[in-house]
Amino acid sequence: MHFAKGHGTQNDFVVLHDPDVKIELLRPRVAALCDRRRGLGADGVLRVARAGALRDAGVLDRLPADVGAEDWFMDYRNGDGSIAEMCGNGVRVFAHYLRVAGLETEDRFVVGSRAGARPVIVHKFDDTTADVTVSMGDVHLMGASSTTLAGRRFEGVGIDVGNPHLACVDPSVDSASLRALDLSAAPELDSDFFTAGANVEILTRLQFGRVDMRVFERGVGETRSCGTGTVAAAAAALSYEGQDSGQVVVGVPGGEVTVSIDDSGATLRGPSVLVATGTIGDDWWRELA
Ligand SMILES: N[C@@H](CCC[C@H](N)C(=O)O)C(=O)O
Repeated sequence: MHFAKGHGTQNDFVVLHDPDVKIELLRPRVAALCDRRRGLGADGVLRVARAGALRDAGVLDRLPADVGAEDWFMDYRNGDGSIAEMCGNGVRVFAHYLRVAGLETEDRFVVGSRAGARPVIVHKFDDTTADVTVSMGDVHLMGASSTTLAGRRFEGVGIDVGNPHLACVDPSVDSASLRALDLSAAPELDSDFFTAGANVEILTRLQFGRVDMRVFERGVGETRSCGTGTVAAAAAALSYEGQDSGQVVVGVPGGEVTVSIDDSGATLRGPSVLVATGTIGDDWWRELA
């Protein structure tokens, strides 16, 4: 089985091109593949197929209303094998992979996700790097909630960007104290508010159009970046300042991205890096079932 490995601001993925949807992405297999000692190591897996093929194979019950059968579809799995609706960094890597593999010849096309269509613009790319903008759709602020993380309570706002987030702007946190937080243990969340769990972002207050953010991802743990999380962080940072639109550079441990939010929704612009290609052993994969 052929794979590619890539990352978007060091949020890393194994990419599996599976046009006929023959690969059984069983939870233990995905978890082993993403394990950094037992497997290749990654925060998640991106299966590349057409939306209609995934529906016909029963991976999707139905297509989101704005996704056509011929659209590409990012079948995203978290590192623990769970399915998530969307992955903002993953879409950039997915689009880059399609262009490098010659599967897509246009610079503007649609990537479907369980959260709906995510149109992309590939501004430039080569075999290794790309610069990609993703239309991230609507950003829904769901109201106040809080978490206990790193032994502290953080107040935040629930944000739905296709997947759930709790984005916590803490004016007492600066870049240095953010770096010092211990994010090794999972955050405690209000399970009545977040019935399906959530990704948690801790961020500095907006200053000169920039915030710094760290994230604990649902189904993964701390990652060096989370694209949907950067959109949630930008929305929370703007809202904290009484604004509902603007452009925010979001710094994460793995680099930085630019988020723009206005009445028509959010866009996320950032890099993609394709690191390697190779073959996964058939016997190893089969025995993980
Ligand atoms: N890293 C992703 C988000 C992946 C899904 C998330 N862990 C969830 O369960 O919602 C991103 O770049 O957006």
